[in-house]
Amino acid sequence: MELIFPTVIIILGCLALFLLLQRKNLRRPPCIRGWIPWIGVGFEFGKAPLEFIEKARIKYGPIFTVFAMGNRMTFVTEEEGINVFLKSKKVDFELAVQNIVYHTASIPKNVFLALHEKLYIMLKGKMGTVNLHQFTGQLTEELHEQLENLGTHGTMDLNNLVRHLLYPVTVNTLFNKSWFPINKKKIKEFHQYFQAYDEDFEYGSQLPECLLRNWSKSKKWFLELFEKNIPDIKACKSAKDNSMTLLQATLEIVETETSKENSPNYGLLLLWASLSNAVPVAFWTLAYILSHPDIHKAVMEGISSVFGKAGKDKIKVSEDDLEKLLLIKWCVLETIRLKAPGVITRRVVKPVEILNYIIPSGDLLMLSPFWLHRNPKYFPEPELFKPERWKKANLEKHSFLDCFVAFGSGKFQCPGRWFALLEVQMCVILILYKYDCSLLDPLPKQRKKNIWHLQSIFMEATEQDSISKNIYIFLESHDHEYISSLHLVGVPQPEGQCRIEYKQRI
Ligand code: HEM
Repeated sequence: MELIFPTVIIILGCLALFLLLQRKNLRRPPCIRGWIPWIGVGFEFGKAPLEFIEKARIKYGPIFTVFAMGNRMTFVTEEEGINVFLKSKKVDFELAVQNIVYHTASIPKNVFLALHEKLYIMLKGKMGTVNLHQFTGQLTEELHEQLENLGTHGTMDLNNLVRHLLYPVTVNTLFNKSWFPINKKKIKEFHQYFQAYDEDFEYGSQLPECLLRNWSKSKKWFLELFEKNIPDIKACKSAKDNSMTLLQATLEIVETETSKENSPNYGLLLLWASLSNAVPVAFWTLAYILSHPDIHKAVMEGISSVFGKAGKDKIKVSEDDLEKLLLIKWCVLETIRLKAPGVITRRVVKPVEILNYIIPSGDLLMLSPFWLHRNPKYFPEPELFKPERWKKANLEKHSFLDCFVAFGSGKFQCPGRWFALLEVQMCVILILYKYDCSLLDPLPKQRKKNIWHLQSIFMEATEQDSISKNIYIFLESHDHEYISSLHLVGVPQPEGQCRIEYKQRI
């Protein structure tokens, strides 16, 4: 009898708690959580995140939560949710990305939070539309210099060609002239390490570094490279007007506000931000233009009308010239629409109401530019490459089409967007002015991560710990599901090779 009374109390207490939680959960969006504690649906989601999001939207509606690897990620796919994502003060960019920055560049969270706003304002100013003209001269010169290396004709993988042009062009322009290696072996190393770092950036932002040996090696290689070169980078100011490059201005803020120790880490972060999206966008833009004969023809007519017949001259491309070549700008923007990042993210800092649901603080609010740009409500015939849809955008006033969010939005929208657009336009113009180009392969699909890749990461680590071993066994048992996983972070790379044949125009 003495035992029955406390037992009843406990049962009633649990019931009340259960009902309370149920009530609270009733107002939360549907949650896909799986049955494995902490991991949740991590494996299913990690295998094919973009497909997972789209299937979940079809099954659960415009807002749903995915529980994976200890994180609650609430996806918004329609107006009301998108507006909250873009405008609400109850969601925060810095708190959403501080973990990613910590894992990928080893920048302590307190340092990131202390410096972020100041750095952002500087980057936005230096690469803003008012200052963009300062880059046109150097970008043209650097592109001409790199194009010389291509000779008079050849056949090459287009992605490789674009990387060989834009890695040095971007680094010499934004970091420091002559920082990029000139020795063949060192250039090769730079390419290999950058691609390894970029390729697994997404895993690197989530998994412990000890599981990602190759990725970790690339990260260390760049940190050491920056550490060695930073004194030279700082010392070498512009001879013309003593102005600072983007990296120099970044280092000045980092070293004044914190310590020199953090400089290589910010160098690495800036390097990744400046190359990881703009370079594949240049590849896709050229590939789209060359695989659409009518658009290719119109682009070539435009180039000839502005620069005349091609010759050996090193033409200068001014901002006025770019205004006259609107079709090329539309092609770049249309490419970015189709190859937009898989997700952008914010942290919910105060409970927020969307479509009668309450999203609790602590959730990551997620928006997929990739899927939003494929919604026919906002972009009719979304799968088609239609540069002319950009006619409607007020580009003179620097605004994009409604619902175009490839550069993020709100207070911390990508500060490099105008520079990226400029660089890609100039790259396309100069290649097509100098060479007659044609693709020898069809337009490639975007690269898929596959389960084998994830599996190989864990296979490497199985000797080290038992958790990895279990994950490896799990992945092995799912090896028949050779499922694609379109990139979540950033612009996707092409799958396989896509060769271009080029011949100097005369
Ligand atoms: C087409 C090329 C590019 C795309 C699609 C792109 C896209 C993005 C996106 C989606 C974000 C996150 C914004 C948000 O969540 O609201 C971002 C941030 C950022 N981007 Fe870009 N980006 C591109 C090129 C560049 C370039 C060339 C730079 C040059 C340095 C750059 C520098 C940055 C930086 C520093 C941030 C972080 C801003 C912050 O911490 O507040 N991006 N970019």
